[in-house]
Amino acid sequence: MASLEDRISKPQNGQTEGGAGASTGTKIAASTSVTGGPESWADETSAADTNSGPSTVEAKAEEEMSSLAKSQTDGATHEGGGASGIYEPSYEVDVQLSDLQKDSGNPLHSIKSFEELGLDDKILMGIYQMRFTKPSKIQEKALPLLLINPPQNMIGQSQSGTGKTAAFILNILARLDFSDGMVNKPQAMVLAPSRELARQIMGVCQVMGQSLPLLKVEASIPVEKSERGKHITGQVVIGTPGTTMDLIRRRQLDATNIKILVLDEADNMLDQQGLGDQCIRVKHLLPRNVQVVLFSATFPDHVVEYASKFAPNSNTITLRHEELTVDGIKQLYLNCPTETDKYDSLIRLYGLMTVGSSIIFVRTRKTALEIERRMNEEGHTVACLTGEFDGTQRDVIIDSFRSGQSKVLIATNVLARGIDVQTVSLVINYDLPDDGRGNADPQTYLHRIGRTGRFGRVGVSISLITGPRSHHMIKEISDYFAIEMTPLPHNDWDKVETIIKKVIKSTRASADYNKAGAPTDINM
Ligand SMILES: Nc1ncnc2c1ncn2[C@@H]1O[C@H](COP(=O)(O)OP(=O)(O)OP(=O)(O)O)[C@@H](O)[C@H]1O
Repeated sequence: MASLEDRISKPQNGQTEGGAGASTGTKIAASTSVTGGPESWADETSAADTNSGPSTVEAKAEEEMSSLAKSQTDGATHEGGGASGIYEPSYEVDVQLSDLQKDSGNPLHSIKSFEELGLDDKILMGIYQMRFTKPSKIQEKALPLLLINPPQNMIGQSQSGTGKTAAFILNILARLDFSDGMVNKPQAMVLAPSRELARQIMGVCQVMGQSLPLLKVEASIPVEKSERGKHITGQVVIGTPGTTMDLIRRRQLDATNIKILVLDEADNMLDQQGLGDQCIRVKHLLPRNVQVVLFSATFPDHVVEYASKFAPNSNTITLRHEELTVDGIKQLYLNCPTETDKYDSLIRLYGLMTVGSSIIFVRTRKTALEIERRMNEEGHTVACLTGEFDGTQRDVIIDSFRSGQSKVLIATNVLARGIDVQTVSLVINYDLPDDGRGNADPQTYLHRIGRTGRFGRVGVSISLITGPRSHHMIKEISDYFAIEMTPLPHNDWDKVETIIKKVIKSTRASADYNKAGAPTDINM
């Protein structure tokens, strides 16, 4: 295989070549389990489980489950088997430098330990307090490039749950100036698409920076009336773009010393009509030489060009479509002939949902509330989080889910991205994500299922399929990522239970291991 250096191509005219869609990196080992065949999709009435015959499907699914479970258990107990001793996600990234000439110190070494980065001891302490012992692949590649001086822009892509947050937070912590004149000045800004994600990133920053006595991290998310009008004096500001823009305009946030702008879930931030607009406006309110850092698991082709305009001359780290799915997430689907069957199947799955924690994704707020009402009425404890609730309610709901007090959460796409709750072992797509024009939305699918299988853990996603449209959509998704999903037998619930439990149990085994050495959730 070509060495990383061999695969670097020098961009022309100071611009980076390609982007997510043009990546040429070589995949080392990405294996997504395959069952069924293209004929499974031939028509809606010949559902895959009927085609293959339940016994074959079950046997294959079971076989895959045990090998998946085994790989996780092995990985989790393997000394030095991966980052921080956890199963190392197997994927390779493609790195392209913005300008090799500038690169006299050859920054393209890939660090193998956090100690090599030359970080302040207090920051290293934070890493140890997070119980990170070894950088993940994206951290290995991105950190040396992020930390180079003078600072350079970055567009970084890696699979869900692989540690992008720590990469951009470490860069921020390393660049803060705590001298007398600067200590109360905002210097770094992180924008995220939801308040839940912004609060989560704040938590990571606070934990990683806990040994920096003067560090102050502040939120720029909608607050209660009584709190409005406050001035931001934290060196790090983390929030949603609309509120951040308002704070700058109202002069409650002095942006003149901001030297780093991070967009987490950058494709979503730049793509969406509202957010994209707001992010551009925020950027215009910042100094011109700000270091722009864009991170996401997905950069669909239509935002790649725009992303490189937003972060010109970036070093880029990219993955190909086929490398985006996380090996540890077992992707299943269940054929439900009617809408009634779909709801009934959800109820049947409830017992499995509470083995760990679960998220049920639906398309609309109305469906979320309706399912919550019905399930609660039938004696199943579920919570619901949508953009309809006010900030305080949302905080209570997500905090209760994080702490394990509530174990099943029904959500719209507001929670599809970034949320890191390691106990989530099951994600259910009650409705498949669509693009509003009747087509599947593979990026949102990937982010949704990425709420499980965090950092080498295993998890299960189940998509409930009803009717030709959703059959077509799941095919679009599996084609996009070049995977085939495993059908569950819809007529044998004992089997379904056995299949899913096998994976979920192995997740719990790794969670037990975590108590001894791997990181735990950040609770805020
Ligand atoms: N080097 C490391 N060693 C051990 N655990 C790590 C390391 N880096 C990150 N983690 C843990 O991995 C989990 C996932 O990290 P993070 O939320 O940053 O993923 P992400 O790549 O941003 O995912 P997403 O694309 O879904 O937003 C977190 O719980 C984090 O604490």
